[in-house]
Amino acid sequence: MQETAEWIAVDLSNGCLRVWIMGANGEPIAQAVTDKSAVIETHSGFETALLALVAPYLAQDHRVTCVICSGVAGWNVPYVATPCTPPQRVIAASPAFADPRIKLYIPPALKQMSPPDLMGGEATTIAGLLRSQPEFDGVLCMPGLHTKWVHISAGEIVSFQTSMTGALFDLLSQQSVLQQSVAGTAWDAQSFLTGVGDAMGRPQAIASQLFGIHAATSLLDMSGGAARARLSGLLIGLELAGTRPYWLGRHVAIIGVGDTALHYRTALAEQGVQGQLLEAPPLVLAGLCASYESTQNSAK
Ligand SMILES: O=C(O)C(=O)C[C@@H](O)[C@H](O)CO
Repeated sequence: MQETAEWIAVDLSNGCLRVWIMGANGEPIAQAVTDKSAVIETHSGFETALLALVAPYLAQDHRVTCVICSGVAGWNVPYVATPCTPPQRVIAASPAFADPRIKLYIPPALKQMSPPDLMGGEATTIAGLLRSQPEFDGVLCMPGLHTKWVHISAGEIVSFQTSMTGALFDLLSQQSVLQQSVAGTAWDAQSFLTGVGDAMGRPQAIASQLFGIHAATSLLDMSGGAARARLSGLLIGLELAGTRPYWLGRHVAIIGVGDTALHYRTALAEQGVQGQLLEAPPLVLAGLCASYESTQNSAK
């Protein structure tokens, strides 16, 4: 017989919905990820996608607690100001989940007033990191649609800076003249490094360097792999040019998944910074567990 969830951990980051079905012993009994076609950016789309993943594990006679690390557009999530420890105390998500079998909780988001910046679910990942490494002192690079650079000291998020690098890559590769140039999944490592160096050397020329990819594809037979890698390299190089105070001479941990995290490590290594790679999902789960414990403690 299918086991019922004790509670459900929900990660909604970078356009992807991942759930861990947690058993009574505090360990996951199952996990699942939505496929890319699911619409999760709206409240109703998110509800449909979440139910599709968790429905078999819901109880019929009581509400199952779901703890989610970041919200959907239109949710009413309060902000906590930095510097602060990553918030673990969660609140009931608003608007509430329509299905009566689920009670959804979310931690507050973070705000930095000067310069103005916002952080959502990454704070839960940071809580997870500090659970296993409470002494961590340094900088986190968290690649994504909105890459975060976060200064951590004495268990606190001291300051952070967001760069829309992943979002720019998606927009340019899907909705610009570069779409044809970068099609496919091939990758040319040298073109990536050259792109990083060109953007860092002349960040003011980025708009021209980007069009140059289209021109080189048309005139010089630049391959799709070289074009794709150069686009990524230019954008990551531009980001590194703008975040120098965060990484120069610092202990940097890169928290991410897959190739993107590796590309950041490669780009940083070229600048003489050996970034430590950490897998994001276990840290997100650890942070969600800390949030769930806070719901249990406040219920006592
Ligand atoms: O709270 C908001 O409004 C954000 O935009 C936060 C966002 O940057 C996430 O931290 C990562 O996508």
